[in-house]
Amino acid sequence: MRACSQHLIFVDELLQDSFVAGSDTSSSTVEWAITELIRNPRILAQAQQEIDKEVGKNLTQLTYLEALVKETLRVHPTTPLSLPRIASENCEINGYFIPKGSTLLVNVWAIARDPNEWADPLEFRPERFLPGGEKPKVDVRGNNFEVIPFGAGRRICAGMNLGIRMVQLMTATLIHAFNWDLLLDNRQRN
Ligand code: HEM
Repeated sequence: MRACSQHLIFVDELLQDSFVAGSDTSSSTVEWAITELIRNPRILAQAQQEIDKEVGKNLTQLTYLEALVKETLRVHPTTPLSLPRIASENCEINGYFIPKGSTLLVNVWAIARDPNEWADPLEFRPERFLPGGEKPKVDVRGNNFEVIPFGAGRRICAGMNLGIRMVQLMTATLIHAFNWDLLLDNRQRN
């Protein structure tokens, strides 16, 4: 009986963690994707064109949409300082001594805007992830350290695949069904 109730508490906490970690992160990424599309009508038109052509087929064929979601996660990571982690032992990173027990924050926001890694890092430009762009083979799944919106390593986001799929699906639905525009003529970057 005791093991059973402990198990239930564990499942309850896991579900609660998953809802907290899984809902605001995904929805705020979609909000940013739509914000950038409103500011960049050319990119919106291109993404709509692709969905019009491919709709009804597999989402994996929507390469421009995929690049658009990657770019949104690069410029607007939902957890800019990732999640706090604690050093389990003394270590040294790039000449800095990190004592055991220190709380560590990884600034994924700054990493993804590093001008040594990204051309015009503040520009919203999905093409950088396409063939012919500067980072055609870079993904956001913890394999390329210059953009790690889901973290990396053993404690990488547990809901990453679901999160990416949800953001792609919601963004595609919103731009397939509606045109988006600013009320005032306030397109800063066009
Ligand atoms: C766009 C969507 C999402 C983003 C950007 C995101 C981002 C992150 C980040 C940065 C971490 C910390 C990783 C690290 O410390 O290295 C994390 C952890 C986590 N995420 Fe997500 N997440 C998203 C969606 C989700 C979803 C949909 C779920 C579950 C349904 C989820 C569940 C979790 C859990 C349980 C952890 C803790 C993993 C651990 O400590 O082992 N996330 N997420």
